[in-house]
Amino acid sequence: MQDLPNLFLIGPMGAGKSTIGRLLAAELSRTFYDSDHAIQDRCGADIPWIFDVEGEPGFRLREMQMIDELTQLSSVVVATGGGAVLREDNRRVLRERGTVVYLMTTVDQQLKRTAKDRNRPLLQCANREQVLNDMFATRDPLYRATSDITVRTDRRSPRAVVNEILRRVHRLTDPLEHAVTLNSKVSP
Ligand SMILES: Nc1ncnc2c1ncn2[C@@H]1O[C@H](COP(=O)(O)OP(=O)(O)O)[C@@H](O)[C@H]1O
Ligand SMILES: O=C(O)C1=C[C@@H](OP(=O)(O)O)[C@@H](O)[C@H](O)C1
Ligand SMILES: [Mg+2]
Repeated sequence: MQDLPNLFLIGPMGAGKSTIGRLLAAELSRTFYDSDHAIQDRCGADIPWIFDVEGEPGFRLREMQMIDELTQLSSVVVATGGGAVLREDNRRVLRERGTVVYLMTTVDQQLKRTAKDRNRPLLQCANREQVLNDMFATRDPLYRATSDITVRTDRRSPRAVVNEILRRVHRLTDPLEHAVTLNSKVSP
């Protein structure tokens, strides 16, 4: 079986990128990076502080630099932040440097999964549902244009999502092997 390429997770807030990325990397014995955590570590400050002090443009600049760095590594799993696809530079390096997995979920699930969270500055408002719907309208076409595969994460445990990603990525990267496996199952 050939080596898998870098795996990059994209998708909206609460889709499970950070949770699933960690599990996926452990399953593959790979190093895991979460771009938000890496930004926080480098900056010595958390995401809300960066948004407060530098605004969203300041955060996006740091995010672009971090995604450029992380995507240059080899054999890694990287979870991005939900807004990473807003910049063409990010979309390009993600597409060119690995296999991109779009983790998708419903706005209902996003609301539940982020309800108690105080670390997502863009959701610290009264109209969270409207904000998430607007983001979906803007970002879903970008997630689709950037990704190689799409995997739904609602009504599935993180473990089941990891298995589905691995199945789909193997099929994508090694269609011949997949065909042989299938054939061997049906041959006498
Ligand atoms: N498949 C899933 N089913 C149920 N809850 C999940 C699932 N994936 C993630 N979660 C939960 O949703 C919340 C947000 O997940 P997170 O990984 O931080 O999402 P993201 O990084 O995409 O914003 C966490 O509390 C996590 O435990
Ligand atoms: O969607 C966004 O614009 C953001 C998503 C967050 O990451 P998660 O998608 O991991 O929550 C984080 O990067 C920041 O709060 C902005
Ligand atoms: Mg995350």
